[in-house]
Amino acid sequence: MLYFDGTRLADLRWAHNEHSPSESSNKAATAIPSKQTDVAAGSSQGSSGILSRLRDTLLKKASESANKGSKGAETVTPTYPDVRRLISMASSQRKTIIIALALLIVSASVSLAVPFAIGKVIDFFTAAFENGTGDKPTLFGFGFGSVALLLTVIFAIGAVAKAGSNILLELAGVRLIQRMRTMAYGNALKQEVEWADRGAGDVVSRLSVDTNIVGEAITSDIGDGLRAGVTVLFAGSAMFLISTQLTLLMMAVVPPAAIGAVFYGRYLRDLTNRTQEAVGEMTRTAEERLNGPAFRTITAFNTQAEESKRFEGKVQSIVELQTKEAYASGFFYAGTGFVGNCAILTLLTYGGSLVAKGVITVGDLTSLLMYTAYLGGGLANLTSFFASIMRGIGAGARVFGLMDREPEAIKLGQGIDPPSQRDVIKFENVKFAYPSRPQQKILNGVDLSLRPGESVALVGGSGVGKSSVHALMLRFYDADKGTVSFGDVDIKSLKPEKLREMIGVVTQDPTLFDGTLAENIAYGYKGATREEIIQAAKQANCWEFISEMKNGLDTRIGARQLSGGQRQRVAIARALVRKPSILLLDEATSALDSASEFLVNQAIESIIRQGKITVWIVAHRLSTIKSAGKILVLDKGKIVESGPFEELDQPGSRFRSLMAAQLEASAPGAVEEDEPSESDEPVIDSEPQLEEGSHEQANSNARPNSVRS
Ligand SMILES: Nc1ncnc2c1ncn2[C@@H]1O[C@H](COP(=O)(O)OP(=O)(O)OP(=O)(O)O)[C@@H](O)[C@H]1O
Repeated sequence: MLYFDGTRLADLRWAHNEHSPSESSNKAATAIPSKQTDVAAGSSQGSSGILSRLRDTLLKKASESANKGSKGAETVTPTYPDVRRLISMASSQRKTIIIALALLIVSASVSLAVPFAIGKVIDFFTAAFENGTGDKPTLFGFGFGSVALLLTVIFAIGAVAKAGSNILLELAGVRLIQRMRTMAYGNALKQEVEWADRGAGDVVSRLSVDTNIVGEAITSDIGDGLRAGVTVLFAGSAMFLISTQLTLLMMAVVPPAAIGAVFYGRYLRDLTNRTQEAVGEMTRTAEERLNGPAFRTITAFNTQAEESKRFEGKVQSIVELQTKEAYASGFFYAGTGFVGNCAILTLLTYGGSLVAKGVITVGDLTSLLMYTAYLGGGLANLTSFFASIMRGIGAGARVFGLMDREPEAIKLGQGIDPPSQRDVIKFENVKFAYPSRPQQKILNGVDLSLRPGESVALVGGSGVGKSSVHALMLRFYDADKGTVSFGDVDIKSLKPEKLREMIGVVTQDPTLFDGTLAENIAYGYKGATREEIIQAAKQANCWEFISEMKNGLDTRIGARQLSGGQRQRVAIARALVRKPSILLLDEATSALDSASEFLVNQAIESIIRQGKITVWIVAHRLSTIKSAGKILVLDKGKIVESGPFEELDQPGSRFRSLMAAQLEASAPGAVEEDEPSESDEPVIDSEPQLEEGSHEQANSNARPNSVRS
């Protein structure tokens, strides 16, 4: 579709031109107004005043539309340096683009010669008809056969040039898009964790939609713009040359239609933008609901009908907007078409009288009509070109914002290597609040110390900050006050990636990627040998089930094609294969059934017994906690108790109150049958799906961890 100030103009045509001066390039993703430059000939936007006004509005609109759909994400305003950046981006494909543009000028020139040639051919046949004497008329001194042959050769050259320019521009665009995507994705992965927490959804749209828009803007759109410019210049000059009188008459009719087009165009553009937003809403809902865990929640809670209704609501709002758009565009295009046809009629009437007086020939009038169509199409395409370029600048600002973003806090590659692989870990008066919720103090003066090879269990109520302690150790965040040190070196002065290399992490709901079991175990440890992978699998107690599978380690697994216990053990193998100095287990057993828990605990205990790795466990289960040499109790942001199990398991201790139910259940004489079995328990997702806005409620419902022995 052709867009005027962001609005569809496909039907803003007074006459149809077979030799479109501009080609269709509808590649932008859905929900973004795409652009087809199939000629809208003879349209009425021909005024440079309108164009300059449009440019200003569009720069503003480019910023607005660029920031659309970036709910909750960083907003980016396009600036002129972004334009320079666009140009420098395109310069990597300089050669291809220059050749393509040269070919484009050749093909446009050939197309523009068509009306002239047609006019001459008509005059030739008119002369032959009027003559009727058998004298052979000539065209430029040649016989018709020779001229026809020459024209065929010229048209063939035009076709080859057109194919060449289209292919080269398309290729340059594809390469640019690929380059931008790779660079932006690479930089996105280097950002701090907090940034991803805030805006990952927006990043995806920058990588997919915005890169597409930018790639198009600096290749096909530039091509279309150049073609339109050449068309306007050439067709305008040709018209004046053929008949100044008729051309001036034509120019008088254009402005009123152009004004109407501007108003209707704006209305349609607003509708299009609102439709885009509504489509974005619908897509977000579908994406959110159709992912694995959400889909399971919907199925388990039988909410398919409700979900369908919710989706229907989103679809309905799109239908309402599109209905308005259908009416508006219907009347708009019919109106402009009517005005256009009247203008053509005027031109024909006056032009016909000039032909009758012998001022111009029939061929001249035909050429003039065709050039009028070309000129209109060229002007419409120029406005569309400005709109696309402005949209490209807006999208470019968002892509470059992602490509150039420096992590606010923790930067990879900065700092020194850890002086040793095994050393004491210390937290000294550590205070911490999440940057997104600075008023909610999570840690309020944590002091602790872990010797190399020591095993520690961190316990505390739900939401007290246990995982946050691990997050600080991994340098996902930096402490607000106090220091976290490794071997007396503040971890802030270590290279984050080197620190993380020493740490193996297992979370409650580990992420496995689509790939083989071997690839999943070796993830993040380049060059792991088959033996190392098998060794880690054995250590993590998962070798048995892997070896029972038909393809063993080469079995392909999706994100959720293993049981919870199997996933957990594969994750432990993944953490162990890199031979870490520190193993962080974050509630690695809390979602498991007794049999899996037993296997995972066995694996953990054997790692602890070997004493080679510092094992730091965040756990709820007594069985896991007991395996640690030391227990730390976190409460109200501080370590309130610390010591071995026997020392803390005393009447009145915070530890005992936290573990009361589990301690009772495990006490001698506790009735075995009372223990909750897997089948007695209600189904609880390991990763519950919270409705938007329900997080706070979920947090306020936080209570000390429920106990399961
Ligand atoms: N990325 C985050 N941004 C803002 N607040 C967060 C973030 N992650 C956790 N919190 C909040 O920080 C507090 C501590 O969370 P944390 O996950 O460390 O608790 P926890 O002790 O591990 O809880 P649980 O035992 O339930 O897993 C909670 O109130 C939680 O809502």
